[in-house]
Amino acid sequence: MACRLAMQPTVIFDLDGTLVDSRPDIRAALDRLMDARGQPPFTLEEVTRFIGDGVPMLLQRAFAARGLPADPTALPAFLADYEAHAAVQTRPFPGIPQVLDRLEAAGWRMAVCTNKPERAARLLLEALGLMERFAALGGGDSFPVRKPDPAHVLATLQAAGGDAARAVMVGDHHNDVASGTAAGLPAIFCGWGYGLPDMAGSAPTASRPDELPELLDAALAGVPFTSSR
Ligand SMILES: O=C(O)COP(=O)(O)O
Ligand SMILES: [Mg+2]
Repeated sequence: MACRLAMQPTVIFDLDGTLVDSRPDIRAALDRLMDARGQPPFTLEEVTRFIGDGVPMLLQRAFAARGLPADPTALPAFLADYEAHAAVQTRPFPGIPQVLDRLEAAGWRMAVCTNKPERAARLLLEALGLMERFAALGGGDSFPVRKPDPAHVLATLQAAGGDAARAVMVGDHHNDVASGTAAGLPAIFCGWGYGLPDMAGSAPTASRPDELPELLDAALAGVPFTSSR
């Protein structure tokens, strides 16, 4: 058994825009923050463009969009509100729970590497009943660096007990493709997420979650994926 475990492949998932559609609750917390400053709400499209580089950058982009100066009280206020409401409307993308079942049954070790702060990510995954599926959670503040730094991916992989020679990064943002590739892992881009299609770069794109098992097997084998669907 020890031999099989040593050979177990690992899939490292991004969270926002990959496993879950978190935009409604991020938008709601952001709008409450803005409302407290007399500012109008954001559209879902605006919020989508703010997400991907962690909460400090989300707030920086939102404040810049409203012409507001930086406010050091905004980060703790946003996080306290968001952590309390992270799973009000946020749900896994359709097909994700089934794909996690399939990957688990196929012997994949699974981890999450997200730029969302670790506490908020853990609360969300626990509220959705998903946390126990993952061997590790590397949040945007878990390590000294975060995506696109490959050390975030590698530290998450190490925390999961995974092997870099048999691991694949899966995400919806160029930060995921860039960090995975720089870590020496194959990367798969998720076309259902928040990223624009050109963020895939040279990574194969999964257009639906149920394409992931086949793409992951191909990535491990070093085989380029050609979709006929
Ligand atoms: O918090 C963010 O900005 C994005 O988080 P993600 O890395 O899970 O997509
Ligand atoms: Mg993402």
